[in-house]
Amino acid sequence: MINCDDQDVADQALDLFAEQADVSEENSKYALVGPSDEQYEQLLEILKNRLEDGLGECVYEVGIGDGIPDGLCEEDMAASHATLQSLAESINADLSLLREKQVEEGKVVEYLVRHRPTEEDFTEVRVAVIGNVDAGKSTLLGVLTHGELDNGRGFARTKLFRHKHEQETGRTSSVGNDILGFDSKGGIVNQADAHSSQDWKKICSQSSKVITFIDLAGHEKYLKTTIFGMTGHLPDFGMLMIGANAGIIGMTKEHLGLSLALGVPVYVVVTKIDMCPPNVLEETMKLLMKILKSPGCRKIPLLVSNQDDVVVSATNFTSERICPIFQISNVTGQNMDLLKSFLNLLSVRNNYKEGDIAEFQIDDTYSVPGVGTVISGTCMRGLIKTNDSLLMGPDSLGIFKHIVVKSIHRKRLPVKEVKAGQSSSFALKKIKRGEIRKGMVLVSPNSNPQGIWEFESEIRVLHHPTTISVKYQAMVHTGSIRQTASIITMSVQHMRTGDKAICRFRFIKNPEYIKEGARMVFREGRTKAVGNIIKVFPDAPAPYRGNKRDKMKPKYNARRRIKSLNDKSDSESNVINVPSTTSTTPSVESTGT
Ligand SMILES: Nc1nc2c(ncn2[C@@H]2O[C@H](COP(=O)(O)OP(=O)(O)OP(=O)(O)O)[C@@H](O)[C@H]2O)c(=O)[nH]1
Repeated sequence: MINCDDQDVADQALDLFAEQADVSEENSKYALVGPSDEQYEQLLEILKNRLEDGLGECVYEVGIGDGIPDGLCEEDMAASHATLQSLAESINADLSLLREKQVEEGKVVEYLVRHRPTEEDFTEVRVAVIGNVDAGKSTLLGVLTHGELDNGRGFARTKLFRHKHEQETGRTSSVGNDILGFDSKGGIVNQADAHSSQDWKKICSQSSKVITFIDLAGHEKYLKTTIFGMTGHLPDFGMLMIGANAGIIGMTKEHLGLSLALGVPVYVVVTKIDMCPPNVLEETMKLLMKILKSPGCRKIPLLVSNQDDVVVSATNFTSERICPIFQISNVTGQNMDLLKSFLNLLSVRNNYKEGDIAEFQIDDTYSVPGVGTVISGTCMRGLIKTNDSLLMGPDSLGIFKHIVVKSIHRKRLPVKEVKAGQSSSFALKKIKRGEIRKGMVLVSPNSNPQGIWEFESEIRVLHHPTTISVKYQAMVHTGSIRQTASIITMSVQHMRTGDKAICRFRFIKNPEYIKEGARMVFREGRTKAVGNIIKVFPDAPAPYRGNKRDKMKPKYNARRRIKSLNDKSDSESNVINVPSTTSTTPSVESTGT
């Protein structure tokens, strides 16, 4: 039934219903007003598919479509709402109003349709919290996840610190996690109490979506840990925090450059606007816009100041180009609702594809009394279930060992399976903690994994005080791997800040499970280079570590290896040429890093 004051529009709609084939009726702005049984079923099918594509949620616009002017009158809007509500209800989902717009023909309304939480399953979005020391990172997380405002003297952050020295100095030193749960209606599930493991269980079981904040240290001293957090914890997004009064100082540009290099989309939160004079805030914003738009960043900054901006920025944020900016106060709570609403709408970037081979990256190990060895990490691909038999490795000899997953926990909640893009911990059967190393992986037995000693990467030097040449050693970070590697060949003689080259690396201690296409950071002290792994060499020899008296076997000799590789590349084509085309690794020098 179309009950509309505007007879023309109603007639148009009826004509449309009469003319068009069944399927196209879902595109009519009247589709939800009074659907027949058949149309209802089709609408239901469409909604189901959209929820499946959106991993349990989608934004549904009511009052648009079919080429006639947008907008529905009050009555039609109410009827559409009732239909959408009933459709959602029938597939165990809820509606929440995102925004409404007045247009000539009436109203256009956007709803978030989201599945209700099911036992053991929730969508997880990982956000790495970066920015200079004292920007208010831990404080904001305290405010968001515990629901209490700060007092400006470090009250909110005390709920997050894990170490005694952190409590004393107020400085984050380790990679910390906290969670913020949203229910199917977009409401926050977290309560204002300390988060024991019981609370995490409660939050996860009541949430349709859980935001995991990876709180990274802002001080330069802890840069290694921060890089590990960015590479190893597979963040979907980066939240770059800037203190309004301090401005873009210290590690701010460094962290921004790191997220650009690793391809993690970033949004900016400018804090402390309660205590910042307007002219200082203006200066900070001007500089921030300039840096974001600079050729090194090539971002489109978008200052979020109302609900409209929130929906636009969140629904378009999967692209690395857009950079939403929030101005908030942890003390007065100003604009906190906009930030929460944005977080509610963030969607997962790394998602599961059916049929993918299982791959899990280990980033920590524990010995739990009564349980045994427990590993934590992130499922990079595929699906892992309890009692699955997988290969774990490589060990120092490049060997992968069979293991069985005894139980799985996601955010301290026992579950039966874990999918790509989700972090979790596994209790393993019959394995000692000492046999496991951070950076090892669990993979499906039919994937034939190999431990790699040597790989080639196209890298760009972000900073180096002098020059980098063959035999230079530094720490390679890729995924949860951190190991010193040495450059054994280079496509150029020397590299300075800003230079690009193809380098062949060799791990010093252990072979690693690495794959072509992975991003990497190469650093030592203030020296930093970023790049992409373009080739792995599974046949490169392992160093000889046998019995010293066994003189028959040839020893691995680094000097001889470098020489043979250099001779080989000389005889083949002199030097490997670096492609002159643009690299995927962005330049950060122009941001001043
Ligand atoms: N007035 C005011 N003070 C704030 C605000 N946000 C944080 N603070 C204060 O700023 C100080 C530093 O905040 P932290 O959260 O410890 O900063 P951080 O970025 O986590 O620092 P690291 O953990 O060392 O990296 C604390 O004393 C907070 O109370 C704000 O919005 N307004």
